[in-house]
Amino acid sequence: MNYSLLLRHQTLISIFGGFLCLAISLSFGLGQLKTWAEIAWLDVLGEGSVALLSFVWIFFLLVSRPPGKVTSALVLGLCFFMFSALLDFFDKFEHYNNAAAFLSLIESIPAGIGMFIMTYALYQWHQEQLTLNRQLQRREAHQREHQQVDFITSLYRADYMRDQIDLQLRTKQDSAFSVVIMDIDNFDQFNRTYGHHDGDRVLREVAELILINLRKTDLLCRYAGDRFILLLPDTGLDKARELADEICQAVRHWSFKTSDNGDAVFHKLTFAADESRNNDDVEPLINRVNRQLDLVKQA
Ligand SMILES: Nc1nc2c(ncn2[C@@H]2O[C@H](COP(=O)(O)OP(=O)(O)OP(=O)(O)O)[C@@H](O)[C@H]2O)c(=O)[nH]1
Repeated sequence: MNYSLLLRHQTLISIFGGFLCLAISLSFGLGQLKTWAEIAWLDVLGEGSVALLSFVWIFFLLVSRPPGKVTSALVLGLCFFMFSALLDFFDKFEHYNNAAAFLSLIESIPAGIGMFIMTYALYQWHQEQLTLNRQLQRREAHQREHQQVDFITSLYRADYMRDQIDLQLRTKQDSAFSVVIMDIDNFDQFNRTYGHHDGDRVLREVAELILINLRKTDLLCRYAGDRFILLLPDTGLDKARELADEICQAVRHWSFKTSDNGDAVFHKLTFAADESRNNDDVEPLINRVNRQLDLVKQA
């Protein structure tokens, strides 16, 4: 959860506060309090939970989503819904005279309006998700596991790749795929010269460069430290090497500007690749590629 987002939602928080104050003042301003014995506590529990949960939903929305049309519509819809829930909840504590009886009549109308707004918001959310999915292509395949995302590069970590390779081995037995592991040369030296902060930036920017050069169906994950792992479905070894070479060229020509004085530093990647074999398994396949990479690096 990102609590700093609350500072960016001041208008929505004011609207929420407005609905809350209006519900309290209408309910308690127009009625008379019931005696303790007159209160139906089971209803209080049921309707209080609905009101409380609408607060919780609004809170989660505000600390999870940046400002924008979808967030506003979701929060506004929930505010209307909460307004009905509060009127319903508060009237368990109040008697209304005839002049205020309209409150009971209209209390369900805001919920209906809220549902309409939320339906619109959910449709927009769906559209937004389609756009985000397009951005996630090459970072994500078949499955979403946000706990497995590496926070420096925003790529999935090695365990996610293991699952995806396993899936390929189980479901695509008749078509070979390739696995490539890439390593940044002399990254330790870079870290020591320019610091870990710039090192993190290099990892992030190299990840972006690799992504740009991948096809839609490929998947990139962070393997460990300065190693990246690529899954290239329906791709033989020659094609995989060709693709990896193109990525290395792209990285070689990219100049990283250091934070302290803007010096240009160029980076080189080393890679190894292998393709899946009959009756292959995840760990042996990854180990083969890692061993090859170590040999290339030693050479
Ligand atoms: N900035 C930063 N550095 C990291 C991170 N993870 C690992 N490293 C560093 O990556 C470096 C990896 O060092 P090595 O495995 O010796 O790799 P290298 O210096 O590239 O050596 P060669 O692979 O032989 O070229 C170490 O300095 C680690 O501290 C990270 O998340 N951020």
